[in-house]
Amino acid sequence: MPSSQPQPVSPSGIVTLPAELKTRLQDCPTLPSLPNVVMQVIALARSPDASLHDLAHSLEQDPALTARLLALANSVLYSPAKATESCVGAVSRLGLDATLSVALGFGLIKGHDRRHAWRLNYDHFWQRSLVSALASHRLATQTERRDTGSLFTIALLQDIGMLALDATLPELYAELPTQADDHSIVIELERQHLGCDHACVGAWLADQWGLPERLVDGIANSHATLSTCSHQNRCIIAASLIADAWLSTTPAIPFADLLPRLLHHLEFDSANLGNLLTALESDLPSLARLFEITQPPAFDSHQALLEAKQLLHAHNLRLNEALEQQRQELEYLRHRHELLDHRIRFDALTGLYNRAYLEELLNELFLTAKRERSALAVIFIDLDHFKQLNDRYGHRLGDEVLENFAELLRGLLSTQVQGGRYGGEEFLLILPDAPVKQAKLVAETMSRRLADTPMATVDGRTIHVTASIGIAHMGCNEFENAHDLIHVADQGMYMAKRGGRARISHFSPAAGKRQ
Ligand SMILES: Nc1nc2c(ncn2[C@@H]2O[C@H](COP(=O)(O)OP(=O)(O)OP(=O)(O)O)[C@@H](O)[C@H]2O)c(=O)[nH]1
Repeated sequence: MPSSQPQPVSPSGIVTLPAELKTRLQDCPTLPSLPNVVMQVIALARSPDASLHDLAHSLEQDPALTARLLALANSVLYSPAKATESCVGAVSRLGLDATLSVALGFGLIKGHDRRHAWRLNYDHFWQRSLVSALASHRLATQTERRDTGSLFTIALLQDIGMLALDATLPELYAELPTQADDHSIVIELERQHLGCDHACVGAWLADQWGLPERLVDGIANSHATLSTCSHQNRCIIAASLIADAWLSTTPAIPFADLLPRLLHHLEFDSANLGNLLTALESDLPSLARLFEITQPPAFDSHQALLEAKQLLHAHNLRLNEALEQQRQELEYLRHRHELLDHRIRFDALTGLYNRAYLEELLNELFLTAKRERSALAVIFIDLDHFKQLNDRYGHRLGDEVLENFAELLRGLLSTQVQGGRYGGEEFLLILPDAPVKQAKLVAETMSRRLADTPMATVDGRTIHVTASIGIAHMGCNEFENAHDLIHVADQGMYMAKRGGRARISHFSPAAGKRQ
């Protein structure tokens, strides 16, 4: 039946166990059992007609149990103004839940025959249960919950499934490391071997005993995590983690892990935890005596919390350093991305849009013009005799001319006139939704400015450049694609070259001639 998944509990509270395991548990003659008095108390607790007197009367049959109830009722946990001396007084002070807890806890500890204990460390087992129960009670009180009694009981009984499993499957816990501080190791081992964990087995056992449904449910869900558990179970789960840290050989480490989680899930800060641990230190000895459990090893909560906070601080520092490093890496990548993005769109020499981006842009504008049946014009500009310029004055001067021409072109750009360097000494302007008259006007303005503006100076002499310009215009959907539009503008530019350069030509493919 191996599976690492926890076995589900049905919404009605009936625990479903893997069939094979259930049979073995039912056949086990040494399962943990409860004395008759306790079984009577459970039955009374379930009965709506039973009074506290009935409960007290039942309990009085067991003088040792009655003595423990009186001790608890008169202990600091209940801060009594006046000591009570009768069982009914103790029961009414403790309430039903706490009475049930003592009866169950004491009945189980006293009734369980340790000769049936195989691999479990019973001292550690009951110490964990007791610290969890006390911590759960304190957490509930500090967070102003009203169900402190039942939380105490659930926390105390949450691991009874381990007793049942240890009695039924003697080899199961043999694989555990001797000092298994971490309860999750136990849970993982059980899930691997049984397909469920001891929370399910414990809930099943509690159900067999006839314990109230809220206790069965609480035990069944005691292995949820702080982030996934119900509000109801949060105190129990947090209390179990506190107990694990308390009993750990290196408590500062689990407490450092626990501090931020308590703050996040229960708004419980380190001062609250300090108070809780101090209260635990003072409550634990009397309660351990009450339940006849070996006193847990001495624990310096102040020192453990101090070390936990130091660990947490060091951990946060490391985290901040790692975060800062990640932020810098991200910044570097963002910068590189921007740079690459710029390179993809822009020409390195002139800073204008490059050919690839101009084609992409024209494509988009072409599709829009087609869809909306609007106009679109392309102006193709080629600087004249540029080779001569390079040959005569050098490549660097050629570059300077290209940069200055780009500056001149930039002066014409707007949302209505977009453009860039198409390649070499060729430039392109794109005019969305513009009539041909508008395109001609822009081309003429550019030519005039070019004639008026020297593009370089050599030995005090200014150098002027001219350009041959071709215009293509789509007015009524007559082009197939954007490339055809560039091709026609290019043809117009060649006609201008053939016509003697330094001129503008509007080539109409429909007429097949210059206009
Ligand atoms: N300095 C410089 N020259 C370039 C650059 N890109 C292309 N050229 C040069 O531009 C020149 C273009 O020459 P051609 O295609 O013969 O054109 P042209 O000399 O302008 O002659 P026409 O177009 O017929 O007027 C070539 O010599 C290219 O090397 C550049 O980035 N910088």
